[in-house]
Amino acid sequence: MKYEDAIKKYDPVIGIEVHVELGTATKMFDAAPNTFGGGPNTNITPTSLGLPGSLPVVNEKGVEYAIKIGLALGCEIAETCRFARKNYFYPDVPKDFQTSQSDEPIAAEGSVEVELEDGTMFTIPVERAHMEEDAGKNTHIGGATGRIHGADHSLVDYNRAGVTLVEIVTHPITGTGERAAEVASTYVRTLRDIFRALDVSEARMEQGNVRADVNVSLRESPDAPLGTRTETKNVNSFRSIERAVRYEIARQATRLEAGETIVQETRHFHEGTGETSSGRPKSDADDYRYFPEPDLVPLVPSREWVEELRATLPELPAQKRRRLAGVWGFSDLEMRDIVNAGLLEAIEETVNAGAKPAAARKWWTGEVARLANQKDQPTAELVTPAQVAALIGLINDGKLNDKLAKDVLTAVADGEGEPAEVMSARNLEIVEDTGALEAAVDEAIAANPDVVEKIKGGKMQAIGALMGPIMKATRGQADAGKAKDLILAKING
Ligand SMILES: Nc1ncnc2c1ncn2[C@@H]1O[C@H](COP(=O)(O)OP(=O)(O)OP(=O)(O)O)[C@@H](O)[C@H]1O
Ligand SMILES: [Mg+2]
Ligand SMILES: [Mg+2]
Repeated sequence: MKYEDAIKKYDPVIGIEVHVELGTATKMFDAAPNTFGGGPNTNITPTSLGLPGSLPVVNEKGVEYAIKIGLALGCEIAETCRFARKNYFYPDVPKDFQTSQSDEPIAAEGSVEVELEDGTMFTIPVERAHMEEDAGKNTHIGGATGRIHGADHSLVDYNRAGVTLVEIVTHPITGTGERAAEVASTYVRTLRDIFRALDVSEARMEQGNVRADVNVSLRESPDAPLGTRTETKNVNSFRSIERAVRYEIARQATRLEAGETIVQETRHFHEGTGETSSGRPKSDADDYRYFPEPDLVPLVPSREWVEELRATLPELPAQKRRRLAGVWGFSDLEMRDIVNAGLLEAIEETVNAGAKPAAARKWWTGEVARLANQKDQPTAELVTPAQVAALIGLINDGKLNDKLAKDVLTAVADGEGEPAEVMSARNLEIVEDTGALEAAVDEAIAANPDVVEKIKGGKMQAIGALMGPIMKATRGQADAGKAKDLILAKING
């Protein structure tokens, strides 16, 4: 069944689990450095490997970051919580269990407001945010790719084992209808922005700092009980999240139409084809034999600490957007365009550097965005907010008009220097020198007697015919208003 038909016939329900790697200096339960990359099995200690005699110690920064995330999502922070062993046998966990939290997470029951590109809002109910450690990385060589069975041999890198993670789990998200895929990706994007605002993670999707497990089920109607879900694991780009949801909706609908049932299982998403494929069956009763981690004492975050952290929470992206819209006087639509283009921070910094909001918006969403598109480079790599503010300053001082400013901007983006330097070096400044302007006007008048006659006869539009040669002679640097005044003064004596 095609996606378009599936989404008309069935009501999709989604559930998202987001794993975020925290930017702590060391791992969650040991002193190994928490850094990306490095040679295989170099960022490890006996505790990362769970060697006999090693003991875990909770990373205080990790707890602080988890509390901040919980608070930012409007969760209750537990008065007391515990770590648990999630037991499973796979070579990515050297201890045969992952230290996680089960029925006593540090944060529970919050929500996240998500705004789609067209302004439609959804409230995503958050069930929990809990602390855990990441697993290591397996690479299966030879045989069927991605399968441990059939591979000739497997390699394991424990650098990531023990890395500080927080997992945020939503309740089943209903009522999204045909917007399900967009809601899923926008929710993860919103979380990414929150992590960055909180400064708890670099939150780089492409480095796997943020990964989403995407659960999808279908039901006949919004009143029907929830259908059986599949869980597509470790999807790590916004676009892939959308594609995975759409694919699953179409795939599940096809099965249901054929009278088949949905198997509750994990699935893998394939970038190349946009398809998901079956992983392993996984029932809700899957027995991880959770039990309290005996090597760690219960964690009791003091209320003073929690309130201290609450008081230092930065302004979150959604609040900031609302506040700036008010201060700048932009419409909802203008604000959304700015946010969707990822230009909010740049414009804010440009305004902080002295530019008027309207001018900052005009240059970033206009010429800078055009150049970025042309060069296929992010706007942030082309010019800095300070440079755009300087450019706007030169326009306000009457040294540049818009056309000249565009030339200056292009040169700045090409790395030729700061706006004022480029303007002087390329001699782009508006001709202030009335002598040069006058000479150009005289020349144009002398060369076009017929036009002059028309102007004398009252045909003011004819002035335009003189502006071309004047602009040419001054290389576009003439102030058009001044040139016109001069022409009239000379002709009418
Ligand atoms: N019928 C359903 N349709 C869609 N989503 C569902 C459905 N039932 C549960 N979910 C969602 O699936 C997710 C389950 O995540 P959770 O972490 O609780 O369990 P899990 O996936 O079994 O465990 P693990 O952390 O080991 O992957 C939640 O976001 C939940 O809201
Ligand atoms: Mg989970
Ligand atoms: Mg899961």
